[in-house]
Amino acid sequence: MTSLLIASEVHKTFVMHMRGGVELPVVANVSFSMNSGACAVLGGPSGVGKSSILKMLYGNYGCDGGQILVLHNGKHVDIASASPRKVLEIRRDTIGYVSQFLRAVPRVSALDVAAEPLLVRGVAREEARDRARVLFAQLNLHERLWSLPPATFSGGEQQRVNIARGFITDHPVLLLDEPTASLDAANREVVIELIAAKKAEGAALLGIFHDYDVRNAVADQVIDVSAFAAGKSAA
Ligand SMILES: Nc1ncnc2c1ncn2[C@@H]1O[C@H](COP(=O)(O)OP(=O)(O)OP(=O)(O)O)[C@@H](O)[C@H]1O
Repeated sequence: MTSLLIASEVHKTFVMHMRGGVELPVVANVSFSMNSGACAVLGGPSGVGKSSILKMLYGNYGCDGGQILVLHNGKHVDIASASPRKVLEIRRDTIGYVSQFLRAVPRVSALDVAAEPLLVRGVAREEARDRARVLFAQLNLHERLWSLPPATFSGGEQQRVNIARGFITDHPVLLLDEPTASLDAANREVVIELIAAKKAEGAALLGIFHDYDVRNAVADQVIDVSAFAAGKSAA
């Protein structure tokens, strides 16, 4: 079993600059690894720090301590201390992310939104759009929507565009922030199948799933974030 990402002793404290510098310690000593061919799930109650961990792994939030080593183009790179340019390179080639909400780009069609991560990796436009079409069909996104910008789509339709965008590449590491929150039962099943396919390809996945059925269907390991809760004595 190969570890594609290893978090060790990661800390996060938010500092509320608009509130006189109040400090909000969230997690401390976060340590786990993500293994090839497996899906780990972040568990624990609301507000415990699950999304914050995902955002630190993707480089959206800085870390206040510790290391996040990712196997990137054959070398271990520490995301916690990587330059912004390196973080962008890691996102292009190594770590994919399915956020909870689609960041809709005005006037760009759903097909092009989903195809874009392949374009930036050098895949030809029509080939990238063909792969987006396959995913849209799998995710039951009505064909009349494919050429429209997703800004006016329903929550579930936008989420399916977002899932297609996240699953279209072959990133070895994939982070999933509640990808099934707005989906009906049939489409949740499709996402479970997509996750199983990624695992079979050897990807390492880490997700947040509030839906227990989905979580039970995909999880090889549940990481209880409560174990890393910081600053409880100050509450
Ligand atoms: N950018 C931020 N600035 C200040 N505090 C933040 C920020 N992001 C998160 N927090 C705080 O950090 C704590 C953890 O939030 P986080 O979203 O990581 O929890 P979660 O476990 O994902 O919660 P949920 O299950 O409700 O989505 C919360 O108390 C939240 O208010």
